[in-house]
Amino acid sequence: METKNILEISHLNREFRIGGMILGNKIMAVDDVSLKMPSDESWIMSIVGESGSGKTTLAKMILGLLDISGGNIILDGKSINYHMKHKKEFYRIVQPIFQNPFTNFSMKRTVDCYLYETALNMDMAKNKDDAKEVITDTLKKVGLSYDQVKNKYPNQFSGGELQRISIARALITKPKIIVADEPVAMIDASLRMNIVNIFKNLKEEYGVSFIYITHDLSTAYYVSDYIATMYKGSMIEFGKAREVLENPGHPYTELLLESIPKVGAKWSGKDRPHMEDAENKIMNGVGCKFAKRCPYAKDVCFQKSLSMVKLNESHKTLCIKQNNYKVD
Ligand SMILES: Nc1ncnc2c1ncn2[C@@H]1O[C@H](COP(=O)(O)OP(=O)(O)OP(=O)(O)O)[C@@H](O)[C@H]1O
Repeated sequence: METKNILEISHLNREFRIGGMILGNKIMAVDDVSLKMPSDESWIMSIVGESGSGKTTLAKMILGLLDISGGNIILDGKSINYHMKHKKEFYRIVQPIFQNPFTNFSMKRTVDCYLYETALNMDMAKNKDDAKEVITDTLKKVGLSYDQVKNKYPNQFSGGELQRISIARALITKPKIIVADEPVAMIDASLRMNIVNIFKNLKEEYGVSFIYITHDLSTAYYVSDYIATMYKGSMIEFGKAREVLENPGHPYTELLLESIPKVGAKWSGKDRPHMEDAENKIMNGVGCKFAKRCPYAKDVCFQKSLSMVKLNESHKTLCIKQNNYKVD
């Protein structure tokens, strides 16, 4: 029997044009990304990669916030085009959490207004009393009580608390997947684990799956069931977290792993792999984008188009070294 997938991404592309129509260039922010995530288990899949590798662009397409240039995204068996016409249904499958919780809420409104609005507008409650129950329940899931939140403005909370309220808001529709784009980036390093532990708990207790986009390698490796590495728009490795960590299939993932396990480690300063914008331009799709920096590169890596090499059923990489430099 074929496995059911909650998320299927196939040959997904997103181009951006930078500069003018004549002298400008195209950037392939997401370049032929394919991925399948199962529906019969809940999971946390981290997407890691340096700045500009396409993580946010990918997240926005999954959330329906950005049009796709090519390929498809299928969520719970239906394509993103269908979902864009059935938004209420869509928001019961996927919900976002963003980097800066303070931008989610107006400073002039109390945060509980947002929670009531979501519960009522998304038909998760028939009336205000019902909504209060739903809100109390979701706040409990993130370690907060209704009284802690009632009648309070965003500036009465810390960044960590407000992020927990954002998570509660996302949970109101009982989504199957939460896409969290850099959810701990603005939060004090000492409190980051609290947030990722909430993800872990929501996964284990309530079956919510997470796409966790992060620069914070230490939390990614702590919390992930699966890891995807992005490099210049391509997904260059995907696999079960343990396998990727113990046996990285791509030299770029190896490079990233060298920079952990420092708590709160980021790609910055001299640790950050060098990337010129020019390198990100479309290179006629030929050769490996990492070849110039790769210690194992051979001529063939510059000359041939690559496709994913399977290391096993759940671990694949865009590196032909793993295939003894043979191209299919
Ligand atoms: N609206 C846009 N117009 C033009 N180029 C864009 C746009 N959005 C993203 N890009 C480009 O697409 C590429 C991928 O950007 P994206 O923000 O998805 O990367 P990222 O991995 O999320 O980076 P970061 O970790 O810094 O958020 C980058 O080269 C970026 O400059």
